[in-house]
Amino acid sequence: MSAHHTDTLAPATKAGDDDRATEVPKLELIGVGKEFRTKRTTTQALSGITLSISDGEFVAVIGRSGCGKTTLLRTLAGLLSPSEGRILVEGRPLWSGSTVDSSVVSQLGVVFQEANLFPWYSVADNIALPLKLRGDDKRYRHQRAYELAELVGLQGFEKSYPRELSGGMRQRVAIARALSTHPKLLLMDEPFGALDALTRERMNLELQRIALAAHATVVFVTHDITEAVFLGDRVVQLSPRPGRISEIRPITFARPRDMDVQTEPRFGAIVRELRHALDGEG
Ligand SMILES: Nc1ncnc2c1ncn2[C@@H]1O[C@H](COP(=O)(O)OP(=O)(O)OP(=O)(O)O)[C@@H](O)[C@H]1O
Repeated sequence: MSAHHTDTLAPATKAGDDDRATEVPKLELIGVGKEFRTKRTTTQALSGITLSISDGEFVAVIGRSGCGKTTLLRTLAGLLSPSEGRILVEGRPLWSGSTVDSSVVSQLGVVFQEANLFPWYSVADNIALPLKLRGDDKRYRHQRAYELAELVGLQGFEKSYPRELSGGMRQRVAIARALSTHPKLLLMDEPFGALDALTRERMNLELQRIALAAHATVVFVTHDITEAVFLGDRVVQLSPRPGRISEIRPITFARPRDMDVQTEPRFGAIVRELRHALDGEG
């Protein structure tokens, strides 16, 4: 997660501005739009999304239901082609027209609301699956799976099967699997949406720890404003129809944050302001 909290919308270009002037953003979106066309209707799900995310930054995306959060994440994940605009991962275009560059996609890690584990694979084999698919040898896969199981707090469960795990533990496996290839970018769509409130809090703490340890750059979609403010270096708010960025809020609480930060008046004020802004968007 970044030490600096820039809310620059465009890439830094001013020479001599500071170090960021020459730093290639980890992820850059330039005028990204997405239109869904069916025989009956056309939905402009996203419009003019411009955002630059730097190395190690944690960006939380919030917005009302239907404002395009999932569409944005799926577009970043290489699953949905944008109708307009450009997406660059470390300066390399993810899409050329409606064709995705699979070598760029292979540098992304994605976690959805459902862990989507293979029930007949052990925890270690689930974690190492992306490595198997790209042909890494068994010894490396084993070593990396055990290393990641430890990182996500699942040491001792490497040989267990998904059915033997709780929902929170399964999500940890999904996070470990997404990190297995050392992705440049971790994309998460409501990863804790199906968990109970206490487990979700614990997972927020864990995710912060994991992201710091892995120096991960993260785009994290959530409905939950408190979760977004707790986790984010910046909170990006989308407004609906079409989904546009309506606000980018830097969150500067020191890291690592613990749950007590949520009792700080400044934390409560930010959550209230963001909630108020979202309510105003009807
Ligand atoms: N495959 C699709 N075909 C047509 N329209 C779609 C498709 N996927 C999404 N949409 C439309 O695009 C808009 C944005 O949907 P999206 O799922 O991205 O919103 P969201 O913010 O993730 O919502 P939620 O918080 O409820 O999950 C909605 O109006 C939705 O109906």
